[in-house]
Amino acid sequence: MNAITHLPSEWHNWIRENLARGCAPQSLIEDMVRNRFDPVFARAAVNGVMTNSSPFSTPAEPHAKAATGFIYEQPRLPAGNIIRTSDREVRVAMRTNRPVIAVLDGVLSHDECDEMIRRSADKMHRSTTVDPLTGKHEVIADRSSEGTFFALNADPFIARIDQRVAEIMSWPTDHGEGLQVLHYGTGGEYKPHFDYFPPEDPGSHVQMTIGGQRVSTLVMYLNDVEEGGTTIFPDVGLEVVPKKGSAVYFEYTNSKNQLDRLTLHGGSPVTRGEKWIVTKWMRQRRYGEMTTPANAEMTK
Ligand SMILES: O=C(O)CCC(=O)C(=O)O
Ligand SMILES: [Fe+2]
Repeated sequence: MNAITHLPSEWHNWIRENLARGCAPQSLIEDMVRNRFDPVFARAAVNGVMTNSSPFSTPAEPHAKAATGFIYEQPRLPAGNIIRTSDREVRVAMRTNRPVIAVLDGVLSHDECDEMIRRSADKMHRSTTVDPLTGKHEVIADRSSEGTFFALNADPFIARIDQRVAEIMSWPTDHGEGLQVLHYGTGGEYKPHFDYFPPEDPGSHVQMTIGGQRVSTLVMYLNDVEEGGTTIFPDVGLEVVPKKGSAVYFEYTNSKNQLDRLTLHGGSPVTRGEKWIVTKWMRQRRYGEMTTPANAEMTK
C-alpha cells in the first residue's frame, strides 16, 4: 500500500498539540512513519505545522515548553526573511524555533570581514575562557584558538558593527560585551559549551555582577573555511558551515531567567585551512553595570 502523503485535520491537530507539549519534532515524525506516512512528507508536515504555529507568524502557542522545562517566548530576533538594519539588509537563511537559532547571510560585507581580520591579526593572544571555579578568564585546553577584544564603540568602524549587530539581535547596544575576534589554525576547535554562565559553576556569579546573565550570541564568520570548523549544536544535530560575512544567532535566557540547555554548541576542529570569527554576547542589562541589591533579583 502507498505511503500517506496528505495530512488529515486530526493529524494536523495531533502534531500541533504534541509540539506544544514540548515533544521533539523527530519523535513525531517517527510516530507518523510508524502510522504509514511517507517519511519525507512526515518531516515536511511537522516542519510546516511548526512554522505556522511558531511565534514568527501567528503565535498559536507562544509559550511552548521544551522537554527541558525551558519556556519559549517570542524570539528577540525579528520575524521575516530579511532583517533591515539602519545600514544593511540581512537575509535569514534558516531558523529553528526551539531552540531559537538562525543562520543569517550578509551580516558583514567582505570588506568588513577583511578589515576585521587585518585589525585583529597584530594583537592576537591565546584565547581565555571563564574558569567555572574562579570566574576569572583562564587559558584552557578546550579552546585552541587565539583572540582579541574590541571595546564597545572603540572607533567608528567598530561602533558601526556594534550598532548593526544590536539591531539584528533586537537588544540595546550598551548591553553588549565588546566584539571578540577568534582565530583557529588547522586543528583548532572549541569544545561544546554554553555561552550563558551556568548557575551551578561557582565562578558564574562573579561574571554576572557586571550586566547579569548573557541572553544571546551572534557568531559572525570572517572567512570561508576549507574543511571543518563548523559551528555544531550537538543536542539538536545542527552544523553550521562558516561562510564569509554570514553568522549564526542563538538565544538562551528568557524573561524568567530560565536557560535553554539545547543551545549547547562548539566549534568543530578545523581540518584544512583556518577560521576567523567575531562574536557578540548580549547581557541582561548594561554591560559594566554592577549588581546592586535592587537589581540582584534579575540574576538569581
Ligand atoms: O567557533 C565557533 O563556531 C563557535 C564559537 C563560540 O562558541 C563562541 O564564540 O562562543
Ligand atoms: Fe560559544
